[in-house]
Formats: sequence, structure tokens, C-alpha cells
Amino acid sequence: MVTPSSEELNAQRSDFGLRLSNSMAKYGPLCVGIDPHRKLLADWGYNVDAEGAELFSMRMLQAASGCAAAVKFQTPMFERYGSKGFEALERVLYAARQMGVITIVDCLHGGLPTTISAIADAYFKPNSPMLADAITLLPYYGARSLNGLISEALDNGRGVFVASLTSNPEGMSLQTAIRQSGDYQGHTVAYGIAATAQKHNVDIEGMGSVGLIIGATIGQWIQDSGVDPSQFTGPILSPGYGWQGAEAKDLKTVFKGTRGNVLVTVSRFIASHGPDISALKQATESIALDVRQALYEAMNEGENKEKDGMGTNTANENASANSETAAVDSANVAQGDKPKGRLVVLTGPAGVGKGTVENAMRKKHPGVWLSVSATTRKPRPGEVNGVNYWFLTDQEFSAKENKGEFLETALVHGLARYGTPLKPVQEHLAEGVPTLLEIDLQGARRIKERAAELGVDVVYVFIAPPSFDELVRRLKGRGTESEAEVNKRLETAKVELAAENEFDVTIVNDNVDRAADELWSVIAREYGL
Ligand SMILES: O=C(O)c1cc(=O)[nH]c(=O)n1[C@@H]1O[C@H](COP(=O)(O)O)[C@@H](O)[C@H]1O
Repeated sequence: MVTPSSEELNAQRSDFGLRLSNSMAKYGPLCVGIDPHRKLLADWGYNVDAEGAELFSMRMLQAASGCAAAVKFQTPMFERYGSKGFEALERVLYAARQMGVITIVDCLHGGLPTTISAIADAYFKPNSPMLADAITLLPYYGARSLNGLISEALDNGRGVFVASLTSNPEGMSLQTAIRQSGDYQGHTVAYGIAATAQKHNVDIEGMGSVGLIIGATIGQWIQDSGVDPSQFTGPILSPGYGWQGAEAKDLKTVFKGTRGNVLVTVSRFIASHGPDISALKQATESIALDVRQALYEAMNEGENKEKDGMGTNTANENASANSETAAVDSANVAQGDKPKGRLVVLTGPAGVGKGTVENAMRKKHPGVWLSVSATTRKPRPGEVNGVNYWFLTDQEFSAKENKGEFLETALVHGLARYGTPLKPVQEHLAEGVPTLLEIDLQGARRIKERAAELGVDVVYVFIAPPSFDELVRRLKGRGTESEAEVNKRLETAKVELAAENEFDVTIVNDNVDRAADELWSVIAREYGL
């Protein structure tokens, strides 16, 4: 047998980090959590057994493939069905490997070094039926008790995520407790764990393979922990977004200054849109965009931050190196004084594909901030306050309206009220952040009436279909509507299309990618990017 050179060994030991950062660069910083909760299986119409868990997982995997950087399987939710559950997990892991999707097995193992070394055989050896790209670990036998297992992971080109600051509220007092002895005496438990994990990454160029778990729910508490995620150069797996209550602003707070190494894991928030595969994919894509944007802003916020805490110089250098392969497009980071552009209002006739064009553009340019509307309607399953909408009661809405806190408002179908919050738009514009608002034609007209008096400068972009004839052809070609219905729709379309002249720029949606590029050039021109 040929002994590998030290270069080969090093390459092997950085393999997981490299593969994951490539995947994040391609698909963005989202990991889809595949957690077959009993309730979800029942909601999806599956049996609550190993077979149901497998069917559920295969669907989630399909939704994640091509939309997310990785998937994470929650082991206990398979384990509860005994050997059949493990077989299901093996088959789903096999499918993920065949699809080229990066897998994280969330087994949260930990224990005496001698005992947990057996875990390497279960997950890291080439012939293992449960071969995974990475697993999660619990360090409460002492972070160094994991060293043997971590070495085995790295020698096999695999990675680990060590729980440091978990997303559940019960973890806080333990994890922020001050250590009484040892290398990190006087620091918090979480700090010691993070610093011990970082030691495995310091000599690695780019992102390391030894990661941390830091919950997005912890918010400002990150400061009390003494852990500075921007100094960590391995991947950071962050649960808690959506279902557990963390929002984009929490990601910005916790991961301020990080550069492309945060992987946000979301499970129920996505699964609640199932079982329809296209709905799952759509949810995955839109959450991926929101998460990406929040992390992009986190990176910008931390730009001038003073570095301190656990990082070494090497860690800093590595952190900058990471940005080259980062999921967030660092080429788009505006430096120094940013030119202040106008608010970009995107409008057009119903069904013209505004959302599709906007999504395609934001995928390429995560730094564009999209305004979140407020509404008095009830959240639908899976919708989260501050992400899909700001959900307000009638009284809250009225109070804000009376205080002039909306750029525009509307009553839809006489039932629910909708509005565009003014302050976030003004704040983003003031910071020079490209700011986009997608709204129907009536909404755009209301903004036209109010923007000048509120001191908001606007550029109006109208998305048009390729031609009226094309619209006629598409409508008639469908053959699903009666002639009277087609004529009615065409009359409406005629009126809506006539609105084109009211707006500053027209983009023809004949090809989504091209239209998205055109939208970006409008934004780039406005903001000097
Ligand atoms: O180890 C984990 O993955 C984990 C750590 C943690 O601190 N918090 C946390 O929620 N998780 C897991 O992350 C996933 C979050 O799922 P959702 O809350 O449904 O998005 C679940 O599988 C949790 O068990």
C-alpha cells in the first residue's frame, strides 16, 4: 500500500469543508432539515411508521436537490422505528449520495473517547451503509473527548458539527457558565467548545471541516457567550430559523461579520408546505433567498467591526480567504460611502411573472433587500412573522396607519388590510442598500401618489408580457376557458398593459433569466454597483 504524502493527507482532511463551501457557493447557505415528525407524516397522508418516514424523506430530498447546499437527517426520528427505521435512513442516505447531495446526520453523539470512536465506523468508513458527509456531536464529556473521532472524520474526508450554542432556551445557562479550570478558565463553556473546534481548522486554507452548531434563536445573547462567529473558520450550522422563532434579523445579529460559512438549517418551516413537491421546492427556494439575504447583510454589518475574542491571526486570514468561495457574493459588497439609489418598485399585470423574475434576480444578487409587507390576514401554515409578512391585528394596523408608518395601504376583497412599512424602506435606502418592492399595479399607483410627500425617490419598473398577441395566443391556446372568459381576461389585460406608459422602465418577460439580468442592471445603475 502506498503511504499518502502529507499534502494528500491535508487535502483529505479539508475535503468536507471544500465540498460544502463549493455547494454553498452554488446553492446558497440553506440546509434542508429532514425530520419526519409524526404529525407531519399524518398531515402528508403517510403512515406513521418507517415506510412513512422514508417516503417523507425522499420527497424532502427531492425538494432540496438543486435548491439547498446540504440536507440534515434527524436520527431519532428514524431510530424510533427500530431496525426498520435505520434501514429507511440507510436507503435515504444512499439516494442522497446518488443525487450528489451533501448529507449531515444529526445523531448528536458524544461520550468517552473509547466508546464514540465506534461512531466513525458507522458514518465515515467508505463501506458503511450509513455513510454521511458529516455528523453532529455533543461535547459535554469535554470538547477534547471528541478529538479521536474528529481525526477519523477528517482522515476520511468527512466533517463534524459540534454543538456550542444550541437553539433551545434550556441550553443558555449551561452554555454560558464560566469555566472554573483548564485552558479556558474564565471563559464560557460555549467559548471553550468553539475554540477547541477552531484548532482543527486553523491550518486549513478556506473553510475547515470541523463545524459548530450555533442556534439562530440566541440573538443578542451571542455577546454574553463570548463566542465570535466571525472569527470561526469552519462551517456553522444554525438551526432555529422559522419554526423556532428566529427571523432574518436574528441571523444578522448572531452572524455579524461572518463571511460565507453559515449554513442555516430549516426543517418544519419547509415541510409544512408539503407534500406537494413543487410547493416544497418553491418554499425551499424562497427561504433560501431570505436566508441568503440576511447573511449577506450580516457580512456587510460586520465589515468594520473590531476583531477580538477567540480568533487568532490565522483564523482571520482564513476568514477572508473563505470569502472567495463564499455563498454570499462578496464581489457585490459595496465599500465605504455607498451611493444612495432610489427605491425600485416592481410592478406589472397579474400573472406576468413579477415574482419569478424577482426571485431569479435575487438568486444571483443576494444583496438586494426586498420589502416585507404587513397584513391583518391570519398566517397560513408555515408562514412566519417578519419573513412572509408582518402579521398585525386590526388594531395594530390602524395604530400604525394613523401614525403614518405605511408607504401605502390597501383593503383587499373587503377583508384583510395590507401595507408597506415605511421605516425599513427608508432605513435601507439611507444605508445605500439596493431596495426592492414588488407590488400590483394599484399598489404602484398608490405609491406614486404618496412617495414624493414622504420624501421617497422611486424608480418604477413595469414587467410586461412579450406582446399582446402572445398573451392572446397563450390564453386561447390553453383551451381551458370559455370564449366569454377569454374575452373578459383579455379586456382586463388590455387595461393593465395600457398602464405601461405610467412607469419609468419596461422589462419584457420573454425569458426569465434575461429579464432578471435586465432588472439587475436597473438596480446596479441606481446604486452604482
Ligand atoms: O443538532 C441540531 O441540528 C439542532 C441543534 C440545536 O441547537 N437546535 C436544533 O433545533 N437542532 C435541530 O435542527 C432542526 C430544526 O428543525 P426546525 O425547527 O423544524 O427547523 C431539528 O432537527 C433540531 O433537532
